[in-house]
Amino acid sequence: MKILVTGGAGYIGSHAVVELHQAGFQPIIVDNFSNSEESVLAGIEGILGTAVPTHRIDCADEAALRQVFAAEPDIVGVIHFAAFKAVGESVAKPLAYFQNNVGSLLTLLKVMPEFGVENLVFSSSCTVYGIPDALPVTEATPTKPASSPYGRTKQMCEEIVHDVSAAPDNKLRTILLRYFNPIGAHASARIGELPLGVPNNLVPYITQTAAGIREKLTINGSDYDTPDGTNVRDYIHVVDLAKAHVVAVQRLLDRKATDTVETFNVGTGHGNSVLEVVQAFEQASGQKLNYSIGPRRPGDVPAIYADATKAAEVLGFKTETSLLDSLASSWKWQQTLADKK
Ligand SMILES: NC(=O)c1ccc[n+]([C@@H]2O[C@H](COP(=O)([O-])OP(=O)(O)OC[C@H]3O[C@@H](n4cnc5c(N)ncnc54)[C@H](O)[C@@H]3O)[C@@H](O)[C@H]2O)c1
Ligand SMILES: O=c1ccn([C@@H]2O[C@H](COP(=O)(O)OP(=O)(O)O[C@H]3O[C@H](CO)[C@H](O)[C@H](O)[C@H]3O)[C@@H](O)[C@H]2O)c(=O)[nH]1
Repeated sequence: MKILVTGGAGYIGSHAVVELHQAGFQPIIVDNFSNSEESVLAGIEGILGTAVPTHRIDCADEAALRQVFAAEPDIVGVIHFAAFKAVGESVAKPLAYFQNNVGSLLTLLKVMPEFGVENLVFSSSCTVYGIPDALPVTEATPTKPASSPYGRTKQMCEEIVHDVSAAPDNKLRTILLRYFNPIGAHASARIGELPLGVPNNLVPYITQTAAGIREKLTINGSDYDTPDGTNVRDYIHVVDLAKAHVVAVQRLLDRKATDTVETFNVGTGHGNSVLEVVQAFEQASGQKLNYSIGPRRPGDVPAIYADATKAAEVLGFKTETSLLDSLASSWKWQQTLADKK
């Protein structure tokens, strides 16, 4: 069964493509390579032993997307990863974020019914919760104003899906997956995260520091109201996250969804502080990390982690990889990247 994977050459999408294939689906990648490299396709092929059909188009290009659906008959569902994701960049280039993130979803929602495709899994984010009043956050926790245009695109996309699904002639069924913080790489170290330039995210910054590419990690504040003063996040291994997509697609295809739109947190259910991540990395890699404490980063949520009960009870989804193993896979991937250079 064919599943269209927009953004399938990206960090999370590439791991989802692998898991989908290994679960017996035929993933079809759509990507414009705006934030990924062609080498990812070789990595996927290396793992699967076969190439995955790939269409190099912009998902917001209606005519091009239509051609993909026409060229790939019998697509039964779509997983929509394609989006811009850099929080800071979204402040500098809000229009580009609304155009790409909202625009690509709108195009998809327009074209899917033309080809009778009714099943959608959408990449949302825990950023929709803003700064929550209580932890952990459940799917019923009210969303708060987003701290960036990026976050707002995710909130808007969720609302668009709800509105489209409420139309009288609607046939669309959607699972909104709210990811917490994906980290790590495939065990084969053939695919992983490929940050362009200086990484914004914690774990690639850590691995690049340990590899000598960056001089030191600056921890963004240690005066938060958290156990050790540093921010708390829910770090989920990217392969675990990828597997959640397989389960979600299967649920839609089995017609088990109880609502036209279902929402799930996808996290481990545990919060770890930045300092805990640094210490776990040192343990997992055997490397001492050069770091210092710096000022707070504007817009950072002090602490957030998932209540993962709904995904466990309804989807039967549970994460399998520990923080230590996740960080070990990040380190292995970083070393593979260094070997390639
Ligand atoms: N990585 C995270 O921390 C995180 C957390 C929560 C949610 N998400 C969401 O998950 C999704 C995937 O994130 P990721 O980390 O894999 O990002 P990524 O940038 O690695 O992957 C996105 C992929 O989509 C492609 N793309 C972007 N716009 C496109 C377009 N208009 N047409 C075709 N291809 C396009 C990019 O080239 C890239 O390969 C995104 O929607 C992101 O917002 C990510
Ligand atoms: O050099 C760094 C980088 C990060 N951090 C800290 O590490 C934690 C994690 O930061 P990330 O940037 O890796 O992750 P965020 O939680 O800030 O944001 C990520 O997860 C969000 C959802 O929680 C959004 O989806 C967003 O797109 C994605 O970048 C934060 O406390 C951050 O301040 C540092 O201390 N130093």
